Amino acid sequence: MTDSTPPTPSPPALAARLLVRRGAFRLGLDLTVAPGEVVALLGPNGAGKSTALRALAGLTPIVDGHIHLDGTDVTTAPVERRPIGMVFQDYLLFAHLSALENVAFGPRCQGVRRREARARAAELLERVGLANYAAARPRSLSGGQAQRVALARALAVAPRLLLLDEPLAALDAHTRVTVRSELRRHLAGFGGATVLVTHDPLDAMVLADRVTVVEDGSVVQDGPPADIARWPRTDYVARLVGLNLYRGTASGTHVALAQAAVPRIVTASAHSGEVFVAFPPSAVALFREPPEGTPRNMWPVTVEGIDRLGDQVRVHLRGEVALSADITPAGLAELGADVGDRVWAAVKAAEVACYPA
Ligand SMILES: Nc1ncnc2c1ncn2[C@@H]1O[C@H](COP(=O)(O)OP(=O)(O)OP(=O)(O)O)[C@@H](O)[C@H]1O
Repeated sequence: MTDSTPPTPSPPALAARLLVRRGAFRLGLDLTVAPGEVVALLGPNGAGKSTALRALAGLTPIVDGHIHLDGTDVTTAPVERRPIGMVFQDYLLFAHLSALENVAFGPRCQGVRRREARARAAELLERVGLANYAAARPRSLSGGQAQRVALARALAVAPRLLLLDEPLAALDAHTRVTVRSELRRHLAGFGGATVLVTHDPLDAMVLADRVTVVEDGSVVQDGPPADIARWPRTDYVARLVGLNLYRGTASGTHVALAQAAVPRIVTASAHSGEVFVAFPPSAVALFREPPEGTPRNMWPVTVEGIDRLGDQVRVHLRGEVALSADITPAGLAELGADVGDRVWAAVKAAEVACYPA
């Protein structure tokens, strides 16, 4: 007889409900991370991301909730008894210890014999490409090297949960690119749960399997990076991923906007009910006079600001709708518009994404 019972999904490596108070600030967060999964907590300054990490590590008490790791309740376990590795923003390496001793420190605290702890540390340093720096003191390491020692130190305790607090924030832009892709590779080889905190959307998009957006102590959006980038649900996320975002009520291919006096936005596909509409600044064309021809979304707007953005120019516009347009410097010269001028902004219906709110 064949067993027709569907396979039981593997239990999450991390299942947590965190309720934390810090002064007037309140954090309420549900977090579930599968084995091998990397979740990025993305959010503006003060959103509560670091507070969430500290609560998971046991460094900040939770007033209610639970933390389960591989099915074991560690809610009240002391910091040193949690199977957790942590990389802090500024790494917090022990200045008086060598790179090897820094990495061996955790296993030693867990009672691993000195020789074995050092062997494990040497192996981890080799894995992060620092075999030749075992004897180096932290102050003689570059930012990228220190970051790798910090990662090796976090992995040395064989954690089931890896916590990374802004792991790339201390690095210069050039080093960041290399270290980011190395980190991605190391995280891919880690079998436990990883939670990383960042306010850089690129870190989140590159490093995470799933992005949890936190604003003002709550989750406002959660999903794969591509979905977050394509279908933002808050102004913060829309700005991060560079989309113009509006909320409104759809009826067929027309969406009446909630926050604007503008009659409607026309979309290519039909919808009904509460929706978001979003389009990239590159989809916005600007004209001095209303153009003839194809039916599209068109609004009179005032130029509020002009920024250089790579080889493009981003034009900030305000009017019945607020929006940004990316055009070429030549396009701007042709438009002949400056801050304070009135222009027409046009967006083709086919360029407007529409999705349920
Ligand atoms: N020790 C503290 N006492 C009281 N309030 C605190 C304390 N530490 C942080 N807070 C408050 O908790 C809130 C969340 O801070 P937290 O550092 O977790 O945010 P964050 O999302 O990590 O931001 P950042 O990116 O700036 O680190 C903030 O409003 C902050 O003012």
